[in-house]
Parts: sequence; structure tokens; C-alpha cells
Amino acid sequence: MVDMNEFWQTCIHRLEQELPPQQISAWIRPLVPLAFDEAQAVLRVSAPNRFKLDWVRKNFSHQIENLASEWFKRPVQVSFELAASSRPAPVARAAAAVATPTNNVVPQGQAPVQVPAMPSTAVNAATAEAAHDRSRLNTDLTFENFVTGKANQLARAAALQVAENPGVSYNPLFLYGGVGLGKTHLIHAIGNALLANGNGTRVRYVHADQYVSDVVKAYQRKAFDEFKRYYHSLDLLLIDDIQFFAGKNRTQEEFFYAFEAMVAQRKQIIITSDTYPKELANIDSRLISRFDSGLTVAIEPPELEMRVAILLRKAETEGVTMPEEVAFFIAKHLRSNVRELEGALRKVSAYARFHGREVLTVEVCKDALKDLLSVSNGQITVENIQKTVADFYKIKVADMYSKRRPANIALPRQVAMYLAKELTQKSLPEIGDLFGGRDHTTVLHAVRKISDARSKQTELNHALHVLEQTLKG
Ligand SMILES: Nc1ncnc2c1ncn2[C@@H]1O[C@H](COP(=O)(O)OP(=O)(O)OP(=O)(O)O)[C@@H](O)[C@H]1O
Repeated sequence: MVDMNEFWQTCIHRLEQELPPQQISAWIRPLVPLAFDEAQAVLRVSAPNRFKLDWVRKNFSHQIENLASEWFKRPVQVSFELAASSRPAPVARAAAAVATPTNNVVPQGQAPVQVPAMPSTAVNAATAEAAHDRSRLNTDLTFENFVTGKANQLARAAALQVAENPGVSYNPLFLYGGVGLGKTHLIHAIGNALLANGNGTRVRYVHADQYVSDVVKAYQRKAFDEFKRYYHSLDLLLIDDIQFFAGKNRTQEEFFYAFEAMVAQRKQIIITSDTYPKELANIDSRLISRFDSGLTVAIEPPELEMRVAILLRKAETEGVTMPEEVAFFIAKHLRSNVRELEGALRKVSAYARFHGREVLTVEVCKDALKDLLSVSNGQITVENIQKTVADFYKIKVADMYSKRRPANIALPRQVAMYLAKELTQKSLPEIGDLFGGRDHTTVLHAVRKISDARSKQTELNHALHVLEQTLKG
């Protein structure tokens, strides 16, 4: 007879050594081991609600399976199920869905609905699920599967801090960085962590574009009061890509009110953007100063080791066996962002599957990524030049495409433009675009100026030499 209690205590104890206490209490402690089926080698574990069940299955089943296999001395499969008491009866789910405010941003003004009496656990489960749906969060984006390195460790630490103390530590938290670097991932992770606490936190993720269109709808329906009530009632608002507010004055005004109301009540606001607050174009200065009043953190492009770690982690999640040298090969050649790495991994594994190649090799990658590799011919991209030059001169990468022109930024930017012309196949207008939509004549001016100065100034020539060597790897 298996002593489930003893097994489970050992399991928790082992997990405590691997996971932070917050995760243990949010995810592991609420689980209840039900039984071990000897014949099938299946361990049945129950979770208190659907949300936790999905989450645990996605994020921790692997670890629990390993521990169970060790304990039972054979490969064990874990089967998660909803705790009997919280399996919602159909009526309970339907009622909870109606009783919670509508999924639309602008409530449609339905009459209040009488909620029939039902077991409170069923209500909790259904409400947790509904709260999750309403939040528009993607449960796949978590802290657990967010790979950390130098480029994002500050941002992650700030995000964790905010998830632990929403509304009090940094408000707003403003995350900025180039495309595909994990800003969206990180803010979903904060939302998911807060929802998981299950204490009824009202969370909402919204892309700035969607917010703009919600303002327009509220305008058309003359439903601003409801719109305001909805946003002002949230505990956590995650707003992505705020640069999309540029020039949208009415939206900015509404957002300003929501911002003031939420911060005054210590409700948390988290904002992402492609650049830092002062650099946002066509955004009201009072909003910019609010954005800057909490904590502003950058996410930088990942360095080589981190790119490798991301590839290995993603490959493992997708069940692809990736030798380290293959990960290094891909990471060395694709340097700009994480989304690009994910695309490469998908391509490589599809290619390998299609061609019946069980083991991923560098050769397979070369074939599978032919197009990508030839595009980044010489493996030097403008993004990489911007990052390398910004690091070298200790300025922000965002300054490369910003409109600001102080001397300490102007020179590095011209150096980067010069290197972009020298080391990539890009045309002058293309380079101008990548430097915040500058005119090709500006690029031409920079190229001429730097190449002239280089021949006269030993120090500059030396700096350029170092940069070229770094970029050519
Ligand atoms: N550190 C990381 N660990 C694991 N996955 C990551 C990491 N950073 C980014 N990703 C993944 O890369 C993809 C792109 O990230 P994300 O959408 O968060 O980027 P973003 O910075 O919001 O970009 P954009 O400005 O284009 O919206 C996502 O699938 C995300 O899960």
C-alpha cells in the first residue's frame, strides 16, 4: 500500500528546494495527491480550480513526474484532475459567467442578474476561470518559462517585485525595449502571477491599439461613464506598446484619468513601450511625466549565452532534442531578438521532421535556415550594430532611434550609421528607417563625417577598430 502522504511531503520538500516560496504556496500546496494506480503507473493529483489545474499541468507536471518516478522507482505519469468539490455544475458556470461583468471593455449595460445559490467552491472555480478569461492574459507567458540573462535581469526583478507588492513598490512600472525582446511576455507573467493568488484581483491586459479603439467605441456609444468605471475599477492594468497612443489626444486624456484614479488608489499600472518615456513622440507631456514617476527599466537584446539558453529551453518545451553546438550555431547567426530565435527553432524542427532527420545537426540547421542566414549575410545586423555601439558608448539602445540630439548621443549614433553602411548591405534610406525614420541625407552626412574624422582622429579610429572587431566576432 502506497503511503501517499509520505510521498507527497517528500515531493513538496524537494520542490521547495527548486522553487521560490511564493510558487510553492500558490501552486504546489493547493494540490492534493489522490491515488497511485499501480497497474498503470499513474499518479492522480487534484487541483482546486481549472485555472490552477491548467497552470500546474503546463508548468510543473514535468518536475512532479520526475519526483514521482524517483519515488516509485519506475516511469510515472501524473494525471491532474479538478477537485470533486470544485467541479462546476453547468448551471454554476453559466451563472457565474453572466454574473461577472461582460467581456467587453465597455460594459453593455445589462440589467443585474440574480445569481442562483450554488456551492461556494463551484462559484470560486468558475469565477477564477471567468476572471482569467476577462483578463485576456495568455497563461503560456509565465515567470517560470522566462529565461533570464544580463539583458533582462533588471526588468525581471522589477516585474517580480511588482507581482509581489502590486500598487506599492513601483507604480507605474515602465518597461521598454526593441521588438521581440519579451516585454509582452513579462507583463503577462506579472498578471498571471497575481491572478494565481486567487484573491479576486481584477486584472486586465490590453494592447494600446485596443485601448484606442475602446475609447472610440465608448465615444460612439456615449458610454464614457461605463468605460471609466471599468478601467478605474481594475487592480492591475497592463498596457502594451503605449507608443501607439501617439497623436490620439482623446485616448491620452482618458488614459490620464484612469492613470490618476488607479495610482491614487494604489492600483498597479504596468506599461510597455519601444522607447523610454521622454522619448515618446506625440504624447502629452503630463502623461510622460506620469510614466516616468515610477520605475523605468529597459530590456536589452539578449547576449549570446542567453540566446543559447533560450533556444535550449524552447527546444525542450517542444520536445525537440537540440545539441548545444546546434544552439550555439543558431544563436551566433541570429542575434536580433527572441521572436526570431523562436521562428528559427520552428523552422529547424519542421525541416528535420519533414526530412526524417531525427538528430538536429549544424548541417541540418544550415539547410533549414538558408534563407535567414543569407539575409543576415555576414551575420551583422543594424540592430546588432546599434546595440554594440550603445554598449560601447554607454548610452541607451533606444537613443539610437530617438529624436534627441545631445552631443553625447549624436556621435555614437553617427558611428552606428557609419558602421551600418560599412558592414551591412542596407541602403541609406533603409538605414535611416532603422534609426527612427531619419532621412537618407542624415545617414549620408553621418557616413561622410565619420569616415573623414576617422582619418584624422586616432582615438576615434581606434574605437571604430574595436567596434568592427567586436561586430565581426
Ligand atoms: N527571456 C525570454 N524567455 C523566454 N521566452 C522569451 C523571452 N523573451 C522573449 N521571449 C519570447 O519571445 C517572443 C516575443 O516576445 P514578446 O512578444 O514578449 O516581445 P515584445 O518585447 O513584447 O515585442 P513587441 O514589441 O514586438 O511586442 C514571445 O514568444 C516570448 O515568449
